[in-house]
Amino acid sequence: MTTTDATGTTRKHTALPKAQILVEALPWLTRHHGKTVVIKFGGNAMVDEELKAAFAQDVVFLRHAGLKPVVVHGGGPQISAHLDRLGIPSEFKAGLRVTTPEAMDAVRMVLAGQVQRELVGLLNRHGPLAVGLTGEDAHLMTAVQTYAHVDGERVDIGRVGEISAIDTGAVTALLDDGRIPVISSIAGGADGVYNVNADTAAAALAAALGAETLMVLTDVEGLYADWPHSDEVISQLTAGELERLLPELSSGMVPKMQGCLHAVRGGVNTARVIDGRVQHAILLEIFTDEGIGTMVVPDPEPTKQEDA
Ligand SMILES: Nc1ncnc2c1ncn2[C@@H]1O[C@H](COP(=O)(O)OP(=O)(O)O)[C@@H](O)[C@H]1O
Ligand SMILES: CC(=O)N[C@@H](CCC(=O)OP(=O)(O)O)C(=O)O
Repeated sequence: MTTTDATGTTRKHTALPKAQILVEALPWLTRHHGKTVVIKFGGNAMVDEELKAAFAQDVVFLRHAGLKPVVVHGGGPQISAHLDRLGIPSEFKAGLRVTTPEAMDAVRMVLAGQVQRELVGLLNRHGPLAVGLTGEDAHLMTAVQTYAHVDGERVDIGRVGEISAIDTGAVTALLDDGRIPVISSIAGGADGVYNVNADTAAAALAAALGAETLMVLTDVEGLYADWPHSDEVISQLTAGELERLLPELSSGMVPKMQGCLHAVRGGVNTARVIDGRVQHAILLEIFTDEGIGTMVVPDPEPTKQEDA
């Protein structure tokens, strides 16, 4: 098509790049409309002010595009920095913090009183949307003590919990009201509060909510095939393939990938680990044809022949 303006200049119109981006998003908007997306924001992806602001924009964008985003946040580096100021050393076993009762107080204070407040504030710059909760609120997450498994041995790591029950009532009420729940990864237990790894909490919540997607933002491009020797990212793997890989994984990737497996086996369509250092990583992942990072998908249905 051509147009001629008042000066007699004729211009030929081609599809504008900006319009193309919007058009590319259309099938994804249709596919994800009304679906719940649980987004885990890791403490390592939270270090840069611009990134945090872009994260908030993305989450609010999802909400206005008709999705139901739920944020579960970590804050490992922020907890470690606070413990350091108190003169308490940080120690991890199999990716989990050794949590003394004294450290537990600090975990609760930093996650619920500092990190969560900051995220809620960033989201609410865009409107009255975000409401902060911890797993202790309205029995959202209940935990029992868990242990680390190091070289086949069970190690006591203090007040670290694994989730034993989830009551999604408070979260679904907020979602139905158009709000964005922002959840700190601590849980109530029969004998007090527990420190729950944020990846574990996000995955359990995604499964309990029947979410379509679990999206884990971190500080690497995705799951590296042969870390730390290579930076080749595994772009997609099935739950079964991940299960076979799990014993080889180390440090923070252990709870992250265990969580992805738990979510997909629990009915979540896809669990993705993406690079939170990339601005607008969430929008790129949800609304463009080129996914980034690592995607875990359910095992393929067995064929009739395999059934027999
Ligand atoms: N196979 C792997 N692929 C990618 N990262 C790995 C792998 N194994 C261990 N890691 C480590 O896991 C870290 C991510 O976990 P973690 O530090 O707990 O992040 P977050 O704060 O986002 O939860 C990476 O920065 C990397 O050092
Ligand atoms: C048991 C356990 O390890 N809990 C974590 C909770 C925070 C978290 O998971 O933060 P990231 O997502 O930033 O790693 C911790 O104390 O560091």
